[in-house]
Amino acid sequence: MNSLNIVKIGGSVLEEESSLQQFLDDFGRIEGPKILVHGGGTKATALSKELGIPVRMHEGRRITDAESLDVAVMVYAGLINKSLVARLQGQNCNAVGLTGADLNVIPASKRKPDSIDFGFVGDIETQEMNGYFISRLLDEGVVPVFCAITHDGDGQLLNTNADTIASSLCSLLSENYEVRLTYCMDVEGVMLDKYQPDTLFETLNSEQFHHYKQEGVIKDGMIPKLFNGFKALENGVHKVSIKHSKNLLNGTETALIS
Ligand SMILES: Nc1ncnc2c1ncn2[C@@H]1O[C@H](COP(=O)(O)OP(=O)(O)O)[C@@H](O)[C@H]1O
Ligand SMILES: CC(=O)N[C@@H](CCC(=O)OP(=O)(O)O)C(=O)O
Repeated sequence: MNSLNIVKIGGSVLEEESSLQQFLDDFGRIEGPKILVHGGGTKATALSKELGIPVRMHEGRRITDAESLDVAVMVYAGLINKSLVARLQGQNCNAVGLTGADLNVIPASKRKPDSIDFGFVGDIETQEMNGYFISRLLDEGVVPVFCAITHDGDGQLLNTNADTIASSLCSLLSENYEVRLTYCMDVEGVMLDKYQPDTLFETLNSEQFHHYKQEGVIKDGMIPKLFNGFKALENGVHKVSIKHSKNLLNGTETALIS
């Protein structure tokens, strides 16, 4: 089986020019088929505030009303996605920028209101996804760049956490590839104390995740990242790592284990 690298880059790194440049240089050095998935939550939050649109998050996920969805589409599918594609093209990496609506790769369903109504947030069923065109693009040496936007198949765009997009693409493509998923962000990995890199967990299993979440040690955006990372492992993804973007090509990381 061919190997495939799927790398997700978070909003905080996208906002810091020197970190982003180093990340793109390193990403360009990865050989073989690869996919980039990006977030952009930091920029969407900043723009919403500038426009006077209230920002509401719950456990690292954005409560997305109609105005917040417009901001999300403009920021993720527009500014960030197209800038990343242009920069990758600038380093001879033949990238194509996609939402989940393009080629119908990622249909999603609007999350049903429960104790919280998340609004225009999309949940993905891997069985509904379409990997055919992505495999064709990868075979041609093209590098797909996915943003955090999906659609409901009925004309409505939806906001889906970028960690979920990355994990779902990994699960889908693990039928045909040996997939490695790397979540890159602005801290070294999962830590007992997020301000102390020497408290890094070199490995983390799902029981530890639930325990430390309960204890309040693992919180905010780390929750969807780990939830999705363990889901990818369960779905046959070969390796899942969480690391600082500067360590993309080396082994300082938290590796998820089953
Ligand atoms: N136990 C933990 N170890 C490390 N980071 C943690 C932990 N708990 C919460 N976090 C937070 O999770 C953040 C990473 O998640 P997130 O903000 O979603 O990143 P990104 O948007 O870059 O993907 C870190 O910046 C950190 O503030
Ligand atoms: C539903 C939901 O939470 N969507 C995310 C999508 C962007 C994202 O995931 O960005 P980061 O990776 O930078 O956090 C949001 O709007 O914040």
